[in-house]
Amino acid sequence: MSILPPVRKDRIISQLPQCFSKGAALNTEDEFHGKVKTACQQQRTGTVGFKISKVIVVGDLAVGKTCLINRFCKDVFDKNYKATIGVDFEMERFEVLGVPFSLQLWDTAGQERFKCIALYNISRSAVIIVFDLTDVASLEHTRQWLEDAMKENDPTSVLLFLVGTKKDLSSPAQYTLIEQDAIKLADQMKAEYWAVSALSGENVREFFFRVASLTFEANVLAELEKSGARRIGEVVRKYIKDHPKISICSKCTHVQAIQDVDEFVSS
Ligand SMILES: Nc1nc2c(ncn2[C@@H]2O[C@H](COP(=O)(O)OP(=O)(O)OP(=O)(O)O)[C@@H](O)[C@H]2O)c(=O)[nH]1
Ligand SMILES: [Mg+2]
Repeated sequence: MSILPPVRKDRIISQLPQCFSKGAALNTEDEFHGKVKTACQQQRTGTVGFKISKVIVVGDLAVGKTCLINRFCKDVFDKNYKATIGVDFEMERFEVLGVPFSLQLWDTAGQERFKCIALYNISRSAVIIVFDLTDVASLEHTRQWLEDAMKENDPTSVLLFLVGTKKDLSSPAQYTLIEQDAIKLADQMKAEYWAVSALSGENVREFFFRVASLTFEANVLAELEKSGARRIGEVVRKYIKDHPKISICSKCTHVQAIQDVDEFVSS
């Protein structure tokens, strides 16, 4: 018996949400990867449906990290600033292509003294680096956030997003100016760029749907690769077991003798 309530109707994803700007996108495909769609149809997504993927939200003090998460998870906005101490967590459950998928959102503190908590063990997660669209310095500081985040983590295992907040506060002219720099920077970082407003809610849902979808896709592809490697392992083991010139130690199952290596390699 499942103890979890069903996934909310407004957390069901059946199409790949599109990127915000083609100038800085993690992918510009119209649809989910074919292999991912097939795996979901055939219910071959392994452990993905039981996993909780981590999403770490970092960035300077008061850029709007907590408000962004609260707008999406609770559909509220608080204009009073209360600094986050350490780290807070929110869970969001989705259903992507019919498969349950959970994100754990880490709302970290922008204060320098909490930086080590924010960036602890983030490999294999999505990282959202937030800046304030009305504060150029906060955009510049995102380079440092990235550098610190990648010091102890493998950059190839991390999906990166660069998000400008408080879009409602910037004039169109001011926005255009900062957007050019943000897209350039996101492209250099290999991050996907988004601009949002927690106050009005503009792009907030679209953004988190995109994060959930790309994280899901990466997880399914990793799972398929793992099961592919397992299958190759099985074929090799069977080949060795059946080969007349190779004997296997009965105790430890290691190959004991290959009588003709050249033939083994070429056959
Ligand atoms: N107008 C406007 N104000 C915002 C928006 N997002 C956040 N704010 C305001 O900015 C201030 C800081 O927001 P927080 O979300 O608490 O910032 P934070 O990044 O979590 O800050 P730390 O927890 O200290 O790192 C608050 O007063 C919010 O009301 C937005 O989209 N529009
Ligand atoms: Mg906060």
